[in-house]
Amino acid sequence: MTEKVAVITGSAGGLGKGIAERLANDGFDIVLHDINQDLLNETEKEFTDNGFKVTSFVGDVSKREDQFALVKHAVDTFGRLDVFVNNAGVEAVTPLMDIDEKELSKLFSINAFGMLFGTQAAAAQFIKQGGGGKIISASSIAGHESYPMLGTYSATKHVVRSFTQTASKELAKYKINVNAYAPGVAKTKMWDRIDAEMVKQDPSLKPGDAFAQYTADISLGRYEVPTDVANLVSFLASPDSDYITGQTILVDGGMVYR
Ligand SMILES: NC(=O)C1=CN([C@@H]2O[C@H](COP(=O)(O)OP(=O)(O)OC[C@H]3O[C@@H](n4cnc5c(N)ncnc54)[C@H](O)[C@@H]3O)[C@@H](O)[C@H]2O)C=CC1
Ligand SMILES: CC(=O)C(C)=O
Repeated sequence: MTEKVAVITGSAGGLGKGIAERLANDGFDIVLHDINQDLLNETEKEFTDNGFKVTSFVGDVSKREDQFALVKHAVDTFGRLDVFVNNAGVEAVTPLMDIDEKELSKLFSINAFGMLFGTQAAAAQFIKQGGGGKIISASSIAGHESYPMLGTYSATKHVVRSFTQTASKELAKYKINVNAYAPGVAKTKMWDRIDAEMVKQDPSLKPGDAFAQYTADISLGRYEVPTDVANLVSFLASPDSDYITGQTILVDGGMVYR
Protein backbone atom coordinates (compact mmCIF):
# COMPACT_ATOMS: atom_id res chain seq x y z
CA MET A 1 0.00 0.00 0.00
CA THR A 2 1.08 3.62 -0.40
CA GLU A 3 2.26 4.88 2.96
CA LYS A 4 -0.59 5.94 5.20
CA VAL A 5 -0.36 8.00 8.34
CA ALA A 6 -2.27 7.55 11.60
CA VAL A 7 -2.37 9.80 14.67
CA ILE A 8 -3.48 8.26 17.97
CA THR A 9 -4.04 10.59 20.93
CA GLY A 10 -3.24 9.35 24.43
CA SER A 11 -1.11 6.57 22.98
CA ALA A 12 1.81 6.47 25.43
CA GLY A 13 0.04 3.64 27.28
CA GLY A 14 -3.18 1.67 27.70
CA LEU A 15 -5.64 1.15 24.85
CA GLY A 16 -4.05 3.93 22.75
CA LYS A 17 -0.68 2.19 22.73
CA GLY A 18 -2.36 -1.09 21.73
CA ILE A 19 -4.14 0.69 18.89
CA ALA A 20 -0.90 2.34 17.74
CA GLU A 21 0.92 -1.03 17.73
CA ARG A 22 -1.83 -2.61 15.66
CA LEU A 23 -1.94 0.25 13.13
CA ALA A 24 1.88 0.14 12.88
CA ASN A 25 1.64 -3.59 12.10
CA ASP A 26 -1.06 -2.76 9.54
CA GLY A 27 1.56 -0.61 7.76
CA PHE A 28 0.71 2.90 8.96
CA ASP A 29 3.34 5.50 9.81
CA ILE A 30 2.50 6.34 13.40
CA VAL A 31 2.20 9.62 15.27
CA LEU A 32 2.17 8.88 18.99
CA HIS A 33 0.75 11.58 21.21
CA ASP A 34 0.27 12.07 24.94
CA ILE A 35 0.33 14.62 27.75
CA ASN A 36 2.80 12.39 29.65
CA GLN A 37 6.16 13.20 28.05
CA ASP A 38 8.26 10.57 29.90
CA LEU A 39 5.94 7.70 29.05
CA LEU A 40 5.64 8.99 25.49
CA ASN A 41 9.45 8.96 25.10
CA GLU A 42 9.61 5.35 26.37
CA THR A 43 6.86 4.24 24.00
CA GLU A 44 8.42 6.00 21.03
CA LYS A 45 11.73 4.23 21.74
CA GLU A 46 9.93 0.88 21.95
CA PHE A 47 8.26 1.51 18.57
CA THR A 48 11.55 2.60 16.97
CA ASP A 49 13.30 -0.50 18.37
CA ASN A 50 10.52 -2.61 16.82
CA GLY A 51 11.29 -1.09 13.41
CA PHE A 52 8.09 0.97 13.16
CA LYS A 53 8.07 4.35 11.39
CA VAL A 54 7.11 6.63 14.25
CA THR A 55 7.21 10.16 15.58
CA SER A 56 5.72 11.61 18.75
CA PHE A 57 4.13 14.83 19.91
CA VAL A 58 3.39 16.08 23.42
CA GLY A 59 0.05 17.82 23.75
CA ASP A 60 -3.18 18.24 25.67
CA VAL A 61 -6.30 17.20 23.74
CA SER A 62 -8.40 19.74 25.63
CA LYS A 63 -6.44 22.58 23.97
CA ARG A 64 -7.73 23.27 20.48
CA GLU A 65 -4.41 24.74 19.31
CA ASP A 66 -2.54 21.63 20.51
CA GLN A 67 -4.77 19.44 18.32
CA PHE A 68 -4.11 21.55 15.22
CA ALA A 69 -0.38 21.56 16.07
CA LEU A 70 -0.52 17.75 16.37
CA VAL A 71 -1.96 17.41 12.87
CA LYS A 72 0.64 19.89 11.56
CA HIS A 73 3.39 17.79 13.15
CA ALA A 74 2.01 14.65 11.45
CA VAL A 75 1.91 16.35 8.06
CA ASP A 76 5.32 18.04 8.49
CA THR A 77 6.84 14.66 9.42
CA PHE A 78 5.11 12.19 7.12
CA GLY A 79 3.53 14.41 4.45
CA ARG A 80 -0.13 13.56 4.96
CA LEU A 81 -2.83 12.29 7.33
CA ASP A 82 -5.18 9.34 6.77
CA VAL A 83 -6.51 8.28 10.17
CA PHE A 84 -7.02 10.26 13.38
CA VAL A 85 -7.90 8.37 16.56
CA ASN A 86 -9.38 10.47 19.39
CA ASN A 87 -8.39 8.01 22.10
CA ALA A 88 -7.23 10.11 25.09
CA GLY A 89 -9.69 10.21 27.96
CA VAL A 90 -9.92 10.51 31.74
CA GLU A 91 -12.33 9.21 34.37
CA ALA A 92 -13.82 10.29 37.69
CA VAL A 93 -15.58 8.16 40.30
CA THR A 94 -18.01 10.31 42.26
CA PRO A 95 -21.50 9.92 43.74
CA LEU A 96 -23.99 12.03 41.78
CA MET A 97 -24.65 14.38 44.72
CA ASP A 98 -20.93 15.24 45.01
CA ILE A 99 -20.19 16.07 41.37
CA ASP A 100 -18.85 19.62 41.20
CA GLU A 101 -17.78 22.22 38.65
CA LYS A 102 -14.12 21.17 38.81
CA GLU A 103 -14.88 17.56 37.85
CA LEU A 104 -17.37 18.54 35.14
CA SER A 105 -14.95 21.03 33.67
CA LYS A 106 -12.00 18.61 33.63
CA LEU A 107 -13.84 15.64 32.14
CA PHE A 108 -15.82 17.60 29.57
CA SER A 109 -12.66 19.53 28.54
CA ILE A 110 -10.67 16.35 27.88
CA ASN A 111 -13.24 13.73 26.84
CA ALA A 112 -15.79 15.88 25.00
CA PHE A 113 -14.08 19.12 23.90
CA GLY A 114 -10.91 17.13 23.17
CA MET A 115 -12.75 14.74 20.88
CA LEU A 116 -14.39 17.64 19.05
CA PHE A 117 -11.12 19.57 18.64
CA GLY A 118 -9.33 16.48 17.35
CA THR A 119 -12.15 15.89 14.89
CA GLN A 120 -11.97 19.51 13.68
CA ALA A 121 -8.17 19.41 13.25
CA ALA A 122 -8.24 16.09 11.38
CA ALA A 123 -11.19 17.08 9.18
CA ALA A 124 -9.53 20.38 8.19
CA GLN A 125 -6.50 18.45 6.95
CA PHE A 126 -8.61 15.79 5.17
CA ILE A 127 -10.59 18.52 3.39
CA LYS A 128 -7.33 20.21 2.34
CA GLN A 129 -5.96 16.89 1.00
CA GLY A 130 -9.21 16.19 -0.85
CA GLY A 131 -9.15 12.40 -0.55
CA GLY A 132 -11.27 11.65 2.49
CA GLY A 133 -10.07 10.12 5.74
CA LYS A 134 -11.11 8.28 8.88
CA ILE A 135 -11.85 9.77 12.28
CA ILE A 136 -12.27 7.20 15.05
CA SER A 137 -13.03 8.12 18.67
CA ALA A 138 -13.12 6.45 22.07
CA SER A 139 -16.59 6.23 23.54
CA SER A 140 -17.41 3.42 25.99
CA ILE A 141 -20.16 1.10 27.17
CA ALA A 142 -20.75 4.20 29.32
CA GLY A 143 -21.58 6.07 26.11
CA HIS A 144 -24.51 3.71 25.57
CA GLU A 145 -25.56 3.19 29.19
CA SER A 146 -24.73 5.35 32.20
CA TYR A 147 -23.31 3.88 35.41
CA PRO A 148 -23.53 4.80 39.10
CA MET A 149 -20.49 6.70 40.40
CA LEU A 150 -19.44 7.29 36.78
CA GLY A 151 -22.02 9.98 36.02
CA THR A 152 -19.75 12.68 34.59
CA TYR A 153 -17.65 10.15 32.72
CA SER A 154 -20.74 8.50 31.22
CA ALA A 155 -22.13 11.88 30.14
CA THR A 156 -18.89 12.72 28.31
CA LYS A 157 -18.91 9.37 26.53
CA HIS A 158 -22.50 10.02 25.37
CA VAL A 159 -21.19 13.33 23.97
CA VAL A 160 -18.61 11.39 21.93
CA ARG A 161 -21.43 9.33 20.41
CA SER A 162 -23.40 12.49 19.65
CA PHE A 163 -20.54 14.38 17.97
CA THR A 164 -19.72 11.20 16.04
CA GLN A 165 -23.19 11.29 14.50
CA THR A 166 -23.13 15.02 13.74
CA ALA A 167 -19.61 14.91 12.30
CA SER A 168 -20.42 11.89 10.15
CA LYS A 169 -23.41 13.70 8.63
CA GLU A 170 -21.56 16.99 8.01
CA LEU A 171 -18.33 15.45 6.74
CA ALA A 172 -19.70 12.65 4.54
CA LYS A 173 -19.56 14.93 1.48
CA TYR A 174 -15.76 15.03 1.88
CA LYS A 175 -15.60 11.20 2.05
CA ILE A 176 -14.64 11.39 5.70
CA ASN A 177 -15.88 8.46 7.79
CA VAL A 178 -16.49 9.24 11.46
CA ASN A 179 -17.02 6.35 13.86
CA ALA A 180 -16.37 5.46 17.49
CA TYR A 181 -15.40 2.38 19.48
CA ALA A 182 -17.14 1.57 22.74
CA PRO A 183 -14.98 -0.72 24.90
CA GLY A 184 -16.29 -2.52 27.98
CA VAL A 185 -13.93 -3.09 30.90
CA ALA A 186 -10.24 -3.26 30.00
CA LYS A 187 -7.45 -3.75 32.49
CA THR A 188 -5.50 -0.54 31.98
CA LYS A 189 -4.28 2.16 34.39
CA MET A 190 -7.73 3.74 34.02
CA TRP A 191 -9.45 0.73 35.57
CA ASP A 192 -6.74 0.43 38.27
CA ARG A 193 -7.69 3.99 39.26
CA ILE A 194 -11.46 3.34 39.03
CA ASP A 195 -11.14 0.24 41.22
CA ALA A 196 -9.01 2.08 43.81
CA GLU A 197 -11.47 4.98 43.93
CA MET A 198 -14.53 2.69 44.22
CA VAL A 199 -12.84 0.89 47.12
CA LYS A 200 -12.18 4.25 48.78
CA GLN A 201 -15.84 5.21 48.44
CA ASP A 202 -17.28 1.88 49.69
CA PRO A 203 -15.64 0.41 52.82
CA SER A 204 -17.23 -3.01 52.13
CA LEU A 205 -15.01 -3.39 49.03
CA LYS A 206 -11.39 -4.53 48.97
CA PRO A 207 -8.90 -3.85 46.16
CA GLY A 208 -9.93 -5.67 43.00
CA ASP A 209 -13.58 -6.11 44.05
CA ALA A 210 -15.02 -3.36 41.84
CA PHE A 211 -13.16 -4.66 38.80
CA ALA A 212 -14.32 -8.21 39.64
CA GLN A 213 -17.93 -7.06 39.99
CA TYR A 214 -17.87 -5.18 36.68
CA THR A 215 -16.32 -8.10 34.79
CA ALA A 216 -18.26 -10.96 36.43
CA ASP A 217 -21.12 -11.05 33.93
CA ILE A 218 -19.27 -10.49 30.66
CA SER A 219 -20.81 -12.99 28.24
CA LEU A 220 -17.50 -14.04 26.71
CA GLY A 221 -16.14 -14.77 30.19
CA ARG A 222 -13.09 -12.52 30.41
CA TYR A 223 -12.11 -8.89 30.75
CA GLU A 224 -10.99 -6.86 27.74
CA VAL A 225 -7.39 -6.44 26.58
CA PRO A 226 -6.01 -3.71 24.29
CA THR A 227 -5.85 -6.00 21.25
CA ASP A 228 -9.64 -6.53 21.45
CA VAL A 229 -10.10 -2.79 20.93
CA ALA A 230 -7.25 -2.49 18.43
CA ASN A 231 -8.83 -5.15 16.20
CA LEU A 232 -11.96 -3.01 15.83
CA VAL A 233 -10.01 0.21 15.30
CA SER A 234 -7.89 -1.51 12.64
CA PHE A 235 -11.10 -2.40 10.79
CA LEU A 236 -12.49 1.13 11.15
CA ALA A 237 -9.18 2.50 9.81
CA SER A 238 -9.25 0.18 6.79
CA PRO A 239 -11.09 0.36 3.46
CA ASP A 240 -13.26 -2.58 4.66
CA SER A 241 -15.24 -0.05 6.72
CA ASP A 242 -15.71 2.49 3.91
CA TYR A 243 -19.51 2.06 3.99
CA ILE A 244 -19.79 2.57 7.77
CA THR A 245 -20.15 6.03 9.27
CA GLY A 246 -21.72 7.66 12.33
CA GLN A 247 -21.60 4.46 14.39
CA THR A 248 -20.40 3.86 17.94
CA ILE A 249 -19.58 0.18 17.93
CA LEU A 250 -19.57 -1.84 21.14
CA VAL A 251 -16.50 -4.03 21.69
CA ASP A 252 -17.23 -5.30 25.20
CA GLY A 253 -17.34 -9.11 25.13
CA GLY A 254 -21.10 -8.95 25.65
CA MET A 255 -22.01 -6.44 28.37
CA VAL A 256 -24.34 -3.91 26.79
CA TYR A 257 -26.75 -5.09 24.08
CA ARG A 258 -27.96 -2.53 21.53
N1 LIG B 1 -10.05 1.02 30.16
C1 LIG B 1 -11.34 0.81 29.90
O1 LIG B 1 -11.94 -0.13 30.44
C2 LIG B 1 -12.08 1.70 28.97
C3 LIG B 1 -11.53 2.81 28.40
N2 LIG B 1 -12.28 3.58 27.53
C4 LIG B 1 -11.72 4.78 26.90
O2 LIG B 1 -10.58 4.42 26.13
C5 LIG B 1 -9.63 5.49 26.15
C6 LIG B 1 -8.29 4.97 26.64
O3 LIG B 1 -8.47 4.45 27.94
P1 LIG B 1 -7.30 3.74 28.77
O4 LIG B 1 -6.20 3.34 27.88
O5 LIG B 1 -7.96 2.73 29.61
O6 LIG B 1 -6.82 4.95 29.70
P2 LIG B 1 -5.39 5.18 30.40
O7 LIG B 1 -5.64 6.14 31.51
O8 LIG B 1 -4.75 3.87 30.70
O9 LIG B 1 -4.54 5.90 29.23
C7 LIG B 1 -4.97 7.15 28.73
C8 LIG B 1 -3.79 7.90 28.14
O10 LIG B 1 -4.26 9.20 27.77
C9 LIG B 1 -3.35 10.18 28.22
N3 LIG B 1 -4.05 11.46 28.48
C10 LIG B 1 -4.84 11.77 29.52
N4 LIG B 1 -5.27 13.03 29.42
C11 LIG B 1 -4.74 13.54 28.29
C12 LIG B 1 -4.81 14.80 27.64
N5 LIG B 1 -5.51 15.82 28.18
N6 LIG B 1 -4.16 14.98 26.48
C13 LIG B 1 -3.41 13.98 25.96
N7 LIG B 1 -3.30 12.76 26.53
C14 LIG B 1 -3.95 12.54 27.68
C15 LIG B 1 -2.74 9.59 29.49
O11 LIG B 1 -1.50 10.19 29.82
C16 LIG B 1 -2.64 8.10 29.13
O12 LIG B 1 -1.40 7.79 28.53
C17 LIG B 1 -10.24 6.58 27.02
O13 LIG B 1 -10.90 7.53 26.23
C18 LIG B 1 -11.25 5.81 27.88
O14 LIG B 1 -12.28 6.64 28.34
C19 LIG B 1 -13.56 3.27 27.22
C20 LIG B 1 -14.14 2.17 27.77
C21 LIG B 1 -13.46 1.30 28.70
C1 LIG C 1 -13.84 2.91 31.91
C2 LIG C 1 -15.13 2.66 31.26
O1 LIG C 1 -15.45 3.23 30.27
C3 LIG C 1 -15.97 1.70 31.83
C4 LIG C 1 -17.37 2.01 31.95
O2 LIG C 1 -15.53 0.65 32.17
